[in-house]
Amino acid sequence: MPGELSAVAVDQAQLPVIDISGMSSSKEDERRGVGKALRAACLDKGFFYCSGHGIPSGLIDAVFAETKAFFDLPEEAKLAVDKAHSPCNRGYEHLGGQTLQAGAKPDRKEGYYIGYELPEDDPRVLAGKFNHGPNQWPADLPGFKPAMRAYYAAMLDLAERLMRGMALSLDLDENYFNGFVRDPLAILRLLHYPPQQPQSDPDELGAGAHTDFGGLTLLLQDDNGGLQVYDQDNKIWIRATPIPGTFVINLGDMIARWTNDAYRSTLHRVINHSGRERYSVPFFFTGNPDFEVSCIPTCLSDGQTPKYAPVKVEDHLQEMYRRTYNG
Ligand SMILES: O=C(O)CCC(=O)C(=O)O
Ligand SMILES: [Fe+2]
Repeated sequence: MPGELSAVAVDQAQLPVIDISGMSSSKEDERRGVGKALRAACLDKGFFYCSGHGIPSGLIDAVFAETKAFFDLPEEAKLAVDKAHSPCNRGYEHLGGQTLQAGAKPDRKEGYYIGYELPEDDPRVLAGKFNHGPNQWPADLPGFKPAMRAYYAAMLDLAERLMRGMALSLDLDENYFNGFVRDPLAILRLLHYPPQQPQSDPDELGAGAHTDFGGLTLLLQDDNGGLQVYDQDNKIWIRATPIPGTFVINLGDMIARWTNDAYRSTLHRVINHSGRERYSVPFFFTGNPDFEVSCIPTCLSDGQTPKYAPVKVEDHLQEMYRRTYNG
């Protein structure tokens, strides 16, 4: 993490918009075309906007409406589904529950974790596997569960398409990442950021500077702005201004390790200076928990050695939860 993380951010249209509709084409050259665009974005900041994703706008609207309805509930109703009641990190997380940036104040956000639904008697749940188990669902919000489940399934499908595109971008077989994509840990997170004063304490952030832990993050943000991406080369923060109809996609630590940092897992943070309530919905595609990520041989040029030791997805994730929840 850079030493001085300035509080100032600039507007720069530096992040590309990539139309990924070609990934659904039966023509290989169209899929390769998407791979080429992904490559350029991943070699740069590892952050891009994604259009042509095929997710219906009605589903996106429903997810935002249910997210807002949940956070508008009285504190008591939210605490009824507190993640403290869940052995697998599902449910409500109160304001200030996580500190993403070491040394900063707790994040000014409240959240809700939803994962793949597994019954109590699934062998993985019985074995106490990290983050595996049933979700909690709020009572009295009948539209919440169906909207979130439909959206979760749509995000899994989009993440799989993107991972195929990532393989093509690295000149690998399109199915190269199948072992990572199979039975993945994937977390849908609903987030609410109350507004912050423009002159607020620079150590108080909506989400402190961090990199994402897994493979890909597929982020839906409302139109209030607030997400900032670190430009390592120029040592400035740039605003990832919302573009209607797109997702912001970014690469997590697993892809950086796989590619020996050729592809970036870039620092980002959130500060909500809009004066309004901000809502966002990241989907963290973390990958198969038992999959071991080690440097892809073709990502090493002659004489180069891997920067990172191989790591099991689950072990990295568990370590990052430990760091950001227990200080
Ligand atoms: O709310 C956002 O826009 C981004 C959230 C984020 O970076 C995260 O939860 O990892
Ligand atoms: Fe993030």
